[in-house]
Amino acid sequence: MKYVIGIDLGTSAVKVLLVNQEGEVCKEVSKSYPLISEKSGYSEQNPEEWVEKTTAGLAELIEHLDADDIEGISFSGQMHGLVLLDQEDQVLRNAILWNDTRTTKQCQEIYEIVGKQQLLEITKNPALEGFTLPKILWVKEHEPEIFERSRTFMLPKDYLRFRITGNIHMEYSDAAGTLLLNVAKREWSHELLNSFGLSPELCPPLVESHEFVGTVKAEFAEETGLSEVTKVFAGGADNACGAIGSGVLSEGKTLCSIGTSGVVLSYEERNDLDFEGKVHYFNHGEEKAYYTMGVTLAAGYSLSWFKDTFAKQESFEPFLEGVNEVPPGSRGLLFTPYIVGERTPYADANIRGSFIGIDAVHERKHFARAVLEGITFSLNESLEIFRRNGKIIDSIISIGGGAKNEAWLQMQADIFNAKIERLTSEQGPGMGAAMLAAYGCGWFPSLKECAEVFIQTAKTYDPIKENVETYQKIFAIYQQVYQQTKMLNDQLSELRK
Ligand SMILES: Nc1ncnc2c1ncn2[C@@H]1O[C@H](COP(=O)(O)OP(=O)(O)O)[C@@H](O)[C@H]1O
Ligand SMILES: O=C(CO)[C@@H](O)[C@H](O)COP(=O)(O)O
Repeated sequence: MKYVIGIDLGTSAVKVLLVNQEGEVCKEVSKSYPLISEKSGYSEQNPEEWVEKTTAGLAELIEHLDADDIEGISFSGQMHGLVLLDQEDQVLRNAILWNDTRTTKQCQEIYEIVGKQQLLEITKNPALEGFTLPKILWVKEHEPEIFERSRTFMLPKDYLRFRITGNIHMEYSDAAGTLLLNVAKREWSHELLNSFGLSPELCPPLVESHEFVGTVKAEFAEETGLSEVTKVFAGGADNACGAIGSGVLSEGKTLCSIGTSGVVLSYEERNDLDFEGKVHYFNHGEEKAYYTMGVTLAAGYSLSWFKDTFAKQESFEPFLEGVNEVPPGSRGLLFTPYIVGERTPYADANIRGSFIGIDAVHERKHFARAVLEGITFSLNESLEIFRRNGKIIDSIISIGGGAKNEAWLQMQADIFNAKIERLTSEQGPGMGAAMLAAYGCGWFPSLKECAEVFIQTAKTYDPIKENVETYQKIFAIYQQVYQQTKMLNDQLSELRK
């Protein structure tokens, strides 16, 4: 039997999947690593941790296999994180991650220098704290000696791939989240690079997600047990790979992914639609395709924060056991998941979360249900934007850690008022990476044909009319919380420092 490996370099862990030619996940290994947060709003990781944990994960994954049976490897990666390399390709500082919000000032500067309209025309996206360009500008301003020594910037999974192959590349789906790519023309924007005094040499050569970019270096092969002839393919941004791994490869398909962040994503054939920057508009991992997406910054993270703060020793299953006993609406308790700020629809790094309506009757299970509902309401705001723009969304594929819980899947059906599909593997991004390797190896003539073999629906959840009606009323209240708590949070922000 021949295999491919999908490496999903996530925010909380790297997950490596061994997939056979029928698309079955034969083995998976996960290795976690910490976030480094020196101050409120800061979020960094040491790139060496990614390399070490991936090395250990791969060694464990293939320990009883013949390495020659592994034909290809590809990647899915947390987006936007800035890795800076010097002239000798050494990492200059910790990576600044997608959920780091220190760059509000740099985002304002981007608008002052190029204007919002021009930025949208070139990159199709607004200036958001999480994107890579503001992080480069932050380093330029606050760490000029590091900026001066920077010769190349990379994104997390591109750096990991560089350590495996020795070759430097970036692919379109991740480059789209840097705010330096002309998304429709699929080239680095020299106009933007010039405007910010950045050398074009900082930007790696661009490749397609399924493109062959090298083989495994001798040193890495020795450490992991991989073969030096195994082919390596570029890979994609985690959300592009999540879409591939869920079969979101044609117009009309919609995905909800609840990982650390949460996204609602829709396939786009065209690159000339105008969402006025209200949702992200990126290159897909499939050639010449695109997707639009709304992002909840702390989706799964809100739940893991809540669990770790109040019941660290419990795992998710027992922790969430009581939520089904609580009626929709959590008996008047409402949560907003803005615990690290928000992106869609409120691009606001300063807003923070709230529990509204705490009553003496509420027990822990009410709080747990309210957290799940609040995360899902936030994702529903992105769906509303799509629906207001004329998209018909009556069926959604749900993946990520959030698709592991039955009660949450039913809640998604009721709040989104759409049929929810759970797949046999909820590992969308890792599966998408494996599919890019399978397609790159020539196992299938297209990603769509690969999806027909690799992806199966395990269960569907239909909206329950009564719950839909209840949630519509509560959602209208939820939508008022942002405006009504914005000023309070601005006043409290000083105390967070
Ligand atoms: N059994 C579970 N039930 C509900 N939610 C879960 C469960 N396990 C994990 N999660 C949620 O999924 C999130 C992690 O999802 P994952 O897709 O693994 O994240 P990432 O790729 O960002 O590292 C956690 O933060 C948690 O909120
Ligand atoms: O910033 C974004 C997308 O714009 C995030 O989706 C990151 O790509 C990280 O995702 P997860 O670790 O939550 O999967």
